[in-house]
Amino acid sequence: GAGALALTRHDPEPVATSADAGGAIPFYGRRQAGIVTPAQDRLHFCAFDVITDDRAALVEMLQDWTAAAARMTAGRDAGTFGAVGGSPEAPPDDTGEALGLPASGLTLTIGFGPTLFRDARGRDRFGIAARRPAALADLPKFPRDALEPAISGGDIGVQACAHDPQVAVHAIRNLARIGMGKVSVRWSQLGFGRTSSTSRSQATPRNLFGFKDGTRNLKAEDAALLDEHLWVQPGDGPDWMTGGSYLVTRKIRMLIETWDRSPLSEQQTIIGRDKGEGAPLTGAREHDEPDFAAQDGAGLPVIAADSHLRLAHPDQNGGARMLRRGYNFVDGSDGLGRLNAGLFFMSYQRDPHKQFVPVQSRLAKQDALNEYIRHVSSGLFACPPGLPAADDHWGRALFA
Ligand SMILES: C=CC1=C(C)c2cc3[nH]c(cc4nc(cc5[nH]c(cc1n2)c(C)c5CCC(=O)O)C(CCC(=O)O)=C4C)c(C)c3C=C
Ligand SMILES: [Fe+2]
Repeated sequence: GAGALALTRHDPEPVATSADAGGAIPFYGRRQAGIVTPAQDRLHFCAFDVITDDRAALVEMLQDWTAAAARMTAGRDAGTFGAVGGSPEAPPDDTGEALGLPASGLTLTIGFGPTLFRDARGRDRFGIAARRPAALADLPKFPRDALEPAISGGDIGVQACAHDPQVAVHAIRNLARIGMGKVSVRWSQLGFGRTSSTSRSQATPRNLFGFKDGTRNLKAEDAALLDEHLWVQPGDGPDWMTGGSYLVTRKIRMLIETWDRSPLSEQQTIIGRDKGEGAPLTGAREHDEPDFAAQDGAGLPVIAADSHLRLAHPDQNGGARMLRRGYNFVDGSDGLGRLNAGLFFMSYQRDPHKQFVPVQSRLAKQDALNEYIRHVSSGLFACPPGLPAADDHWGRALFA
């Protein structure tokens, strides 16, 4: 709560960093933490289905979640009695596996999926269908999509990021426990190794193909670009989303063994950057601007027409940009001797239909990388602005 009181609408963007990997990131503020917060090392993302039709019960659960989230992000137990301080006759109000662990930079970011507003059977269960933003319209089906319904969609999404996986898992587990009878876990995903930098204070990490990823990401320090591309602006849609952002999740299986058998030069041609430095193939340093007009001796473009870099670049997509915040995943192996591994892609943007959709449409049709990847899950969530004060709660403006 102390952080809440310190942050007002006049505060600058919360480029909150924990002093060390154990530190706490303020839960309350103008924006939800976990979007421009420098990406932590670990992820547990969970999509919930709401299993009650009772609006008041759902709102009450969101209040309970908010209180627990504020406590856990401060490094405290989920409930007031804690894992071991309550009655021995009652289940503890915290599950205990984070006892003794610091806050670990935990952030909890909530988003509401299209099906919360109108379910698959067309029902407006909670009387909020008219409050659904146009930007939350379902994503189109893209060529090559191999989406599995059981691990796609969801009424509510919660992104837990932390520097300690036990802390992120503990947070989701306790929200699921608190929500019992009102929500059920639809699907969840663990991630390790961030694949993006969201702040200039961070070095660019690498994805499982071994390439630097996140070089040309939106960064927390670029306030004007964030207003243009990340944060929902007044007049964009319903007021309850002003100051928020839309999250797209895509679980992308990467065909690691096939990639590992392809020559270095081919890998670099596919991405459009060199593997060591991460420089565009027309440059020498990571942050050099790519020169898409440059040709080699044979008159061919140095950055290939079907390279990921060229196709995803804002110049090819009407200036569209997004804040990528994905994680590597390895879900063991697939029984056929291959790693079940890839990228849990997450992007935040002001309007997914003007940003993610055009970029992914182009990539799905032409990207040379497609031979090595499969999109197996998809999610879309409207993430409201932050809670400015401790008497506010998740969903209050939506359900007002
Ligand atoms: C629809 C959006 C995107 C998907 C899906 C996606 C998948 C994906 N990307 C990589 C690896 C890299 N991507 C890089 C850059 C990059 N990718 C996207 C969008 C999607 N990627 C954008 C918008 C950009 C930035 C383009 C630009 O502004 O220049 C890079 C290069 C480094 C970087 O700039 O971040 C790599 C490497 C994989 C492996 C993947 C699917 C598994
Ligand atoms: Fe990419």
